[in-house]
Amino acid sequence: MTPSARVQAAIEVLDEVIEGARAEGAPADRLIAKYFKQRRYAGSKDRRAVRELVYRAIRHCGEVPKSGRAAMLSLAQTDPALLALFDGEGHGPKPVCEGEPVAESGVAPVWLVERLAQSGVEGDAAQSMLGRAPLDVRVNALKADRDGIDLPEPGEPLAAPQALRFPSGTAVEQWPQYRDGQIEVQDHGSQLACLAARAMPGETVIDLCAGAGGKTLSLAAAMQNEGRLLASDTDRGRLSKLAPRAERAGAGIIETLLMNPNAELEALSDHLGSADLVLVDAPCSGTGTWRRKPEAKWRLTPERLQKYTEIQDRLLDIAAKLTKPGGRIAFITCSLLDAEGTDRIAAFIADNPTWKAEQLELPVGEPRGNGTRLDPFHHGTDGFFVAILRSA
Ligand SMILES: C[S@@+](CC[C@H](N)C(=O)[O-])C[C@H]1O[C@@H](n2cnc3c(N)ncnc32)[C@H](O)[C@@H]1O
Repeated sequence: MTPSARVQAAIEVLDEVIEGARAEGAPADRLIAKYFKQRRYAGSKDRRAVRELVYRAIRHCGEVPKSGRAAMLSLAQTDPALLALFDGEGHGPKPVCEGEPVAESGVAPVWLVERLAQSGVEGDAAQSMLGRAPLDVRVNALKADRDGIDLPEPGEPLAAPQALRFPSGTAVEQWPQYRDGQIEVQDHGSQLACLAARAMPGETVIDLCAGAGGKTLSLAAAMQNEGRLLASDTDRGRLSKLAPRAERAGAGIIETLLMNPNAELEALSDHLGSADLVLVDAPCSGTGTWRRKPEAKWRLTPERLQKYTEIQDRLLDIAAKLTKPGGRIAFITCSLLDAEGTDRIAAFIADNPTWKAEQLELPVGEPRGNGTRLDPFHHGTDGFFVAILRSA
């Protein structure tokens, strides 16, 4: 592909990303993969270049652009070499017409920038939500130890006890230590959130929103494979990925439970009042993960945000019913919005005055209301809110 044909391809992918954001369709990485599946003539350099252009444009534009071309033109205003490729040659984009729409640059749609600012995230801190994430790994303490493990490349040790950082794109999945389950890919923030939960050997732990088990595996390691660890979720596809991962990691204490949405307590009826710890890694807007999925900023609307907060409240109520007296809930969202963090904890405590939020002792993070927050700018992690609640 010529450089200008790559620009046109990126414009076409962006059209689909914009449509996907409006209609809650597929995320950008899947749309890029689909685009190239239908264009086998594109080589790996073409794919890389188009992907890079797509993500640069998404990061660059604030409001949802009217079209892929408007998004790319906005990026081209900052890059004369890119603008020069709008030359109408071959398969390249048509030349720029006077007065044609150009998307606004910015971190995110205005309403969301305001909600972030109200949550104490603005300026460089907001901008760094759209930076590039490194690749963090957790050494699986069930099979290895950070000090003793011999990896093909040395990683940078981080504050979480088993965390190592590698440059973004390091192909750790090809390493024998990955295939043997000695290491797992897990963002440092996610590792710290699990650390805050302080799961212990012999405990009964429920990971209520386990998904594909990123945090479940971390909990199993903290529990040294002793105790009970129930991993539940309402998404069959995600939960089905957990068993092979657990097998690889040697995490034998994990049981999985698929629940019907809105009938979670029926599925969990045998576990009421049983848990020392319930981890609620709640579904959320994902504002803390924009480094990996920047198009998520275009998918969120005030109405969708409201829906997330409602389900977070409901999951906290369910978690309270599962916890034994004196037990605890670890509430986690990968969001920097107070609406999905400290506000949820405040609302829960207002309705459940026998529960108290505990101070977290984490090596990294900043207090935010009733919990602790991690963010890309100050802590180099994905954005997370974590709170620990204990019942009387
Ligand atoms: C943030 S993700 C969990 C990520 C996972 N804990 C990990 O570390 O990889 C939130 C999960 O909540 C699940 N979920 C959505 N609604 C739910 C519900 N009503 N009950 C339990 N899980 C739910 C989603 O399917 C999704 O897997």
